[in-house]
Amino acid sequence: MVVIGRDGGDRATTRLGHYRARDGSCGAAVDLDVDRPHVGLVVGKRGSGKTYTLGVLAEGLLDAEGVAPVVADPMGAFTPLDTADVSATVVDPSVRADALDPRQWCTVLGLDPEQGAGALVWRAASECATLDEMRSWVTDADAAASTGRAAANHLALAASWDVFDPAGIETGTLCSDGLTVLDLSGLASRPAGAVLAAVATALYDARLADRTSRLPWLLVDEAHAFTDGVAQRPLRRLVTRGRQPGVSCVLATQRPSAVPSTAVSQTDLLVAHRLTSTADIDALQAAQPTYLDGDFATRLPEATGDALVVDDGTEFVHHVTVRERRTPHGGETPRASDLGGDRGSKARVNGESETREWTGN
Ligand SMILES: Nc1ncnc2c1ncn2[C@@H]1O[C@H](COP(=O)(O)OP(=O)(O)OP(=O)(O)O)[C@@H](O)[C@H]1O
Repeated sequence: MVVIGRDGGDRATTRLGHYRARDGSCGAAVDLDVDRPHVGLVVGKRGSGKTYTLGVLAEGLLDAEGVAPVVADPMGAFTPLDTADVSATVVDPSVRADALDPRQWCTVLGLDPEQGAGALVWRAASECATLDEMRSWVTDADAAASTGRAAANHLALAASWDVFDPAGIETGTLCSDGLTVLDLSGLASRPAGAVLAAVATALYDARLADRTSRLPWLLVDEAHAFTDGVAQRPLRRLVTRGRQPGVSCVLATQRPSAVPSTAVSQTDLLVAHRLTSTADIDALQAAQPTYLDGDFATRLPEATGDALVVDDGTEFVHHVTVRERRTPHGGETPRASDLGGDRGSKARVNGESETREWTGN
């Protein structure tokens, strides 16, 4: 058995899959190190198996000791875990208003902190712990009426997102031994970014302040959705400095060219599924060390679930078929044919193709 992510030792690992031989047959088992913190990047075009691979990793972390796995799930692909026979909790995400710092409040509301409404929101966020308090503070502030109105309108918008709550998700919940799934699927990009920013910060701070002995793993699906909003800085801090206090971060994206090159270059585990866009292949190649040579594009896999895994720790490249999941995968793209039996559907009868017309009866 080969362990990706470390050079020797017999500490905690999880099964990633098997080597893929040139003829497509299954080779030796391949495990991933889950003992030490890592920065991972899972890339691939649509339907190539990224979310599935993230699910395989989440299953492995559920079995590992001493870790606290959290998944940011913008597509609801992990919500079926709620009813699976595993220790996973799907949470409707809510965070405390003071989990965002004043700068993040201005970013998430699209305000310039140096001027007018932005400066007022900055001060409100510095003074208050809850969104209600911020709104009252702005109402009572000694500011020009138009500035006060603009700030109040922006905070009313934030309140309408319904993600800020004084009883927001606790660090203790995030750092439990079970899998915490943040179901971001009903949220627009700004509130989803606010939740992810708060969670990424909470995990980092919890380790820095010794508030948890577990090592958190933050898995972010559809990570390109978060690379230019309020979550950008907290995620960048995790990928650049998270390993030191013991926080792992794994980003999955179909658009590696949209992920900042610092994130790609900090990756110590790159899992590359099928990719066809030249921009995406170039982005990976530009940020990866020399052992990712000019053949990179030709070495990428073709089949769903197959991956080229680049291990920066050992400087090895592995051709892997990711194992099948034990828990349900919710990332399947719906097909019109799933609506079998509905109007206009075609059925094959005695070898003939018959169109059932919708008659309204
Ligand atoms: N390792 C695997 N073993 C078996 N089936 C797999 C594997 N990986 C992916 N699949 C199948 O391929 C489908 C697509 O995978 P997945 O949802 O992970 O794609 P994706 O790359 O995340 O797509 P998108 O970008 O649209 O989110 C899955 O629903 C599953 O049926």
